[in-house]
Amino acid sequence: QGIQDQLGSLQLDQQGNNPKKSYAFWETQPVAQFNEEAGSSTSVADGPIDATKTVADVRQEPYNLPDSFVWSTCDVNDTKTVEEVYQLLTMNYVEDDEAMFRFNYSQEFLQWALQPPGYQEDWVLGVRVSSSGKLVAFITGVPATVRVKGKEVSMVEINFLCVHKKLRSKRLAPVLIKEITRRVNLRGIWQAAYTAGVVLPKPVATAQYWHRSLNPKKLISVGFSRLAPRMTLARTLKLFKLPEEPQTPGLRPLTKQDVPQVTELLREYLSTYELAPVFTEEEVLHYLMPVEGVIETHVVEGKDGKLTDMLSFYTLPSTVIGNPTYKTLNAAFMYYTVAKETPLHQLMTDALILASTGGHDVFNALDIFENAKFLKDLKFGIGDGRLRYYLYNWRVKQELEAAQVGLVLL
Ligand SMILES: CCCCCCCCCCCCCC(=O)SCCNC(=O)CCNC(=O)[C@H](O)C(C)(C)COP(=O)(O)OP(=O)(O)OC[C@H]1O[C@@H](n2cnc3c(N)ncnc32)[C@H](O)[C@@H]1OP(=O)(O)O
Ligand SMILES: CNCCCN(C)c1ncc(F)c(N2CC(C(=O)NCc3cnc4ccccn34)C2)n1
Repeated sequence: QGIQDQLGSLQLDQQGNNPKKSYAFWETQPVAQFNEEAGSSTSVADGPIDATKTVADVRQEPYNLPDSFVWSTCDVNDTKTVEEVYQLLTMNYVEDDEAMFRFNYSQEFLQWALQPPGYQEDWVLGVRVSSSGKLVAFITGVPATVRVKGKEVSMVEINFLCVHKKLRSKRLAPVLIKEITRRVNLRGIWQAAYTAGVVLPKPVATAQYWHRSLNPKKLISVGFSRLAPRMTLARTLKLFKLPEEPQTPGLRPLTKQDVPQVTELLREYLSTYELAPVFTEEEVLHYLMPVEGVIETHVVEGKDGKLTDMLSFYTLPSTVIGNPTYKTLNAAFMYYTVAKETPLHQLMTDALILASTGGHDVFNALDIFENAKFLKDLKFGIGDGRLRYYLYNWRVKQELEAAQVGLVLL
């Protein structure tokens, strides 16, 4: 109860935001602030926050790092480099609040996520110790066209911000953020999209994680789930049991030849969301072609080779911190799904079956898209994590509902 009282006195708002907190760095950035008068933002139209700049206005030299550190762009195609990036993240990236789990993005996943069409190597940005060459911090940007409330904006998606645990709370993160902003600006891009579990100025949307047990025995053993009151393990296994095979006729893995039809299917569906990517065929090919242990995409082929639906999920395991029996939690994360002719519940049940037979222990989904329609029926449980969506240098008058979001960052 003590915690609740403290939180109560913290005056958190409905989305868990704390408008009273000061943000020494973020208050200097072109992002909407918590203390803005409601009036001012409602009158101002959606659009850039900063005055329009040109590449000529951008600082030419890199930002200064503390002594003994140097900038280092990372070529994730280089085996040694992607191994160094993997090691930094697997030991120092996002953990849950109780430090029971830490994301364990694989090297293949990183190579996939960081090399979409149009990627720039100098946006895969590391910080190394000058003497030893040890990689101790990281941040990445990849190009994307994002439509925000009807306006298509050329952006970067920022991700994998990480500072080694031994170098925390030294204000390194703001330097990483300013430097990648500078590098992106030098290429004439002035906006970014990013997500985080933490509250920053100022979410454009707040989504909630939901989890569907696939291997309840293991989830209970690693402390991810608890046996529900008055439930036995046998009853729990029965509750979450799934068929061995998907049920939708014509469901099959995506192939290269499907890309034109899938691009059309996705573009049409994503156009119904206020915040969503605008995918080219090359991007669909990159992001949705199956990669073993990374991304899985299936399509529903109807009559005359017509593709009517698609589903996809990515594999993001977590290290189980300090558990002698289980080292890894195998999680599948819902990616892009279009249920045009197949009922959504049926298509998502097939996604659960594919993830389960593919060795995943849990299937995670946010309450974005139309997901709220199936989460409870398909036995998802609400999670502890919220994911906040942010835009850099783009004001959105009215915070979006999760159901208006059609964008998934990795
Ligand atoms: C046009 C192009 C623009 C491109 C850029 C667009 C913006 C992109 C923004 C980045 C999108 C990233 C998307 C993802 O990858 S989200 C995943 C972030 N990574 C992790 O959570 C991994 C584990 N944690 C760490 O590695 C460190 O704690 C990090 C590196 C997160 C902070 O390091 P550290 O703990 O040593 O702190 P500090 O002393 O250096 O700095 C403290 C300042 O940093 C602000 N802070 C803390 N966490 C975050 C966060 N997740 N996004 C943005 N800002 C954050 C914090 O409010 C404070 O500022 P202020 O409160 O004083 O104002
Ligand atoms: C910028 N990229 C955003 C995506 C990074 N992603 C996947 C992420 N960002 C914040 C979260 F809150 C979160 N959650 C998934 C839910 C979950 O699975 N919670 C239990 C759990 C298992 N393993 C871990 C590892 C770290 C944190 C929680 N963990 C909560 N996911």
